[in-house]
Amino acid sequence: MNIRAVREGETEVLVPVHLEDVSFPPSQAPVFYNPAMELNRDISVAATAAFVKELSARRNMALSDITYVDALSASGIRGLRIANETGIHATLNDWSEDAYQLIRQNIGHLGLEDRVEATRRNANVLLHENRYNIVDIDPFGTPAPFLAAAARSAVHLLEVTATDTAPLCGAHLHSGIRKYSAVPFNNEYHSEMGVRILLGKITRELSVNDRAMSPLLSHATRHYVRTYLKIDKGAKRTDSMLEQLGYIAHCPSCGSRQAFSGIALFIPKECTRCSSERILAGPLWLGSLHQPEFCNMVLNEIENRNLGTKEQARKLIELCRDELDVPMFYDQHIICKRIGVSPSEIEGFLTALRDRGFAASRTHFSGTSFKTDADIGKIEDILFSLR
Ligand SMILES: C[S@@+](CC[C@H](N)C(=O)[O-])C[C@H]1O[C@@H](n2cnc3c(N)ncnc32)[C@H](O)[C@@H]1O
Repeated sequence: MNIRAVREGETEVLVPVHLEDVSFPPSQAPVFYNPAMELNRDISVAATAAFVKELSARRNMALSDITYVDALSASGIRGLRIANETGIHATLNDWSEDAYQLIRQNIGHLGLEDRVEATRRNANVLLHENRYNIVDIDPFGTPAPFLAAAARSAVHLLEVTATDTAPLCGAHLHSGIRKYSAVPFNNEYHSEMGVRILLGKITRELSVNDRAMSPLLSHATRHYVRTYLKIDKGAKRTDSMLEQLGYIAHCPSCGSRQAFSGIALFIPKECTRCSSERILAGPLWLGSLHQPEFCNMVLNEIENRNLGTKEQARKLIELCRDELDVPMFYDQHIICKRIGVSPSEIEGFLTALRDRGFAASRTHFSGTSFKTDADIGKIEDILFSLR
């Protein structure tokens, strides 16, 4: 395998040489490496650094005693960066012989032998046999086959990427149902649907082990979803986490939506606004997606680090921090098209919502989307009034 050195953040990593043919996908290389995921990795470094600083202070632990596993490492670039740029202990695992050899070479290249180890195991076996303070799952496509083992293994933090956005968002409905044991639907807020279907699945995997999660940060960016979940244990915490699972009833005719949380449910199919038949999605996560204090800690890390995607990362995390934390976002353009008015400039429109006493924010999901506690009827009234 031909290799070359690339630099991301503060870390130089050896990766396979990419063929000149740009149609050659990273997943077809002898060892996977995708330069387009630098933003994801930059945010991972900042989020993990923020988390471990707080964990080491709270538990009086040395950073090098905090254990992290990159269970699906490929070249190891993600775990190598986390070990090198945060100071924690890392296990880099991949079942491919080529990947394992490249990881070993990379550990030597960076001189990290004292606190980074390479393993060549089936990720599920490794996770079932070991506990780690932090578990990171960054697979090809769906993380679903690894979630049961990851939910047992992660003691304090679980980090998950999913790149199978079509099944998650309901564009490939049956695949989504098979992978996530839930029914997504593909509509104007499909990216948030994907985040919440993934979190719903993780919630159910954790609850089997009497473990609970609270999302610290979750984002849907381009073709993937990434989430950082604080893990706690105990039956009571798990029960209250499960109360945040539920369903969304969506009316395709008038655009109204209603969330139903809890386990015992009766969901009327008829839309309360226009009497059309509603579509149901779920079970999915209805709780918060971010903790603003954690987002501030991540922003602080981004500010103080040498990151290739600093500006993009800052903008994304600020939007997450400031996002009204309720399901689901609205898309102004889609509503305007349905009711036949021209869209307004987004900040002016948000001010109009706030002036009428509603909470409102932009979202990280798209430039035309917003979140509010106003219902669709009130939103339409405001859009008509701005004509
Ligand atoms: C998408 S790549 C990982 C990318 C990497 N985390 C990064 O940031 O560049 C997925 C890797 O998982 C490995 N893999 C897939 N299934 C596995 C399993 N069951 N156990 C261990 N490794 C596995 C593949 O060999 C591949 O290298």
